[in-house]
Amino acid sequence: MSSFVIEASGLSKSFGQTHALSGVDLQVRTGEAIAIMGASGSGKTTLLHCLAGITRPDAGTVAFQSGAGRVDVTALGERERSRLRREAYGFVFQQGLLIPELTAVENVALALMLNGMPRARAEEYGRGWLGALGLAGMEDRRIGQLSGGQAQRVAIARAQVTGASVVFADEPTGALDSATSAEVMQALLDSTTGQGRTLVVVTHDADVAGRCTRIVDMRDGRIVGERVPGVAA
Ligand SMILES: Nc1ncnc2c1ncn2[C@@H]1O[C@H](COP(=O)(O)OP(=O)(O)OP(=O)(O)O)[C@@H](O)[C@H]1O
Repeated sequence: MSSFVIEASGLSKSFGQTHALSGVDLQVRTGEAIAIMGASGSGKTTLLHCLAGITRPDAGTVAFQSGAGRVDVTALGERERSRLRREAYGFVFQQGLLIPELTAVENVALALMLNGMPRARAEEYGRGWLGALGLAGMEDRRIGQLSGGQAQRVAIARAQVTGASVVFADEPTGALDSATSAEVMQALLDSTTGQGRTLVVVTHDADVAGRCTRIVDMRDGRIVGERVPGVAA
């Protein structure tokens, strides 16, 4: 069996005249934390969205490998991709995508309820995850009553409570100061690669990337290099 959880080959994507991705190949290994870096506009978010089945590439394929077999994500319809994202993937974005009117635990439980779990059980699970991420005692606060770092931990809990095998994060620490950013990144790593799961993170932050197991560098829609943090190129 392949040790890759996601295999992308020949990905291209254009928006009008802009070639956001031009022939990208990337294999994401099970259990690794991979950072995607590059200048603004180099195609990082487009690549993340193609890998995660949010955006369909114009050319190329993305395959997802799990215990249930290999799925060609690019061949799936919108409905099936949406189901795959809900059941197998978790997402952490800069703005957290949290619902401000709901409490921390309600935000986390919602991800489970969307997959059919009854509310009481979903909230019990949610409380467990929030506790594990250092938010015990804050479960019943609304998102607006939390600091930026605390809210991002709620987003991390929400991304993972469903047992996602891959978590995709786009600038997850972009709005945080450097100390909080380091803490949030550590929480993200502990709860993903620390448990044998996989993390794909887009970041401008060298400290965030430096905590990953591998960094890929993008320029003009292509992968132009690959590094292991701490090892000179
Ligand atoms: N929905 C869209 N419509 C039109 N152009 C887009 C769209 N999404 C991305 N682009 C363009 O594609 C290119 C790559 O964008 P992308 O967001 O992937 O880059 P990025 O490396 O993530 O940038 P940043 O670091 O600024 O977020 C850019 O030129 C961008 O303007």
